[in-house]
Amino acid sequence: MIDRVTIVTGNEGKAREYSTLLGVPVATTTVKLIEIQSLDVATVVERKAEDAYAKLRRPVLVDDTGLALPAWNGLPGALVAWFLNTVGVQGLLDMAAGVTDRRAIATTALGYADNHGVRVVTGTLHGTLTTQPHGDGGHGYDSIFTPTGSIHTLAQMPTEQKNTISHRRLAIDALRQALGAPSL
Ligand SMILES: O=P(O)(O)OP(=O)(O)OP(=O)(O)OC[C@H]1O[C@@H](n2cnc3c(O)ncnc32)[C@H](O)[C@@H]1O
Repeated sequence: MIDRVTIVTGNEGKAREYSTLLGVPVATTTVKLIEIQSLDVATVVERKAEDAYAKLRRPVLVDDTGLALPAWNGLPGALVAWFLNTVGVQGLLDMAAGVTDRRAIATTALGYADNHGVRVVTGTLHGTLTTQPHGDGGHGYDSIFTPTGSIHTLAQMPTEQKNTISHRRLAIDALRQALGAPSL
């Protein structure tokens, strides 16, 4: 198991979340990484992790999160941040207004790189896209994503509840397993 790791993010909240869930101290850096064009977050993360280790030469964790709509053959996928930063959740809902297949798949990919190479794991949460935003918790697309089996969007759930079922949580569990750490 790792004893400390550097996370490439400008987001200190994300770093704290990873530190808690991985149970190791984390440092952050905002080094600029190669981000290839792909809808698939695992593909993006693999290249990011290789690049991060080449630049930092110490154990490093990178992540990427995407939202794929089967009705749109996987769009926006890893490009979801572009959608949210330009047209926002309402713009995304407006574009999807005529879409009857409302299935959506949220995936977090984590790439861990050290002197043994790169490991990529993913966590996936299936759900549906709402027709209107609901809830004011969470961030990103949480207000328009209802996990399968729930009547609430991720933004309507207490943070602790989201964190027990989220795609990020599942990805972290998979990483702990890949690194030989006990499950949380
Ligand atoms: O600075 P970095 O670490 O790159 O952070 P980021 O927020 O730009 O990059 P992410 O890959 O974590 O997220 C991509 C997009 O998905 C959104 N997102 C990430 N995790 C989410 C979650 O758990 N629920 C809803 N939206 C999420 C987020 O708001 C971004 O628009």
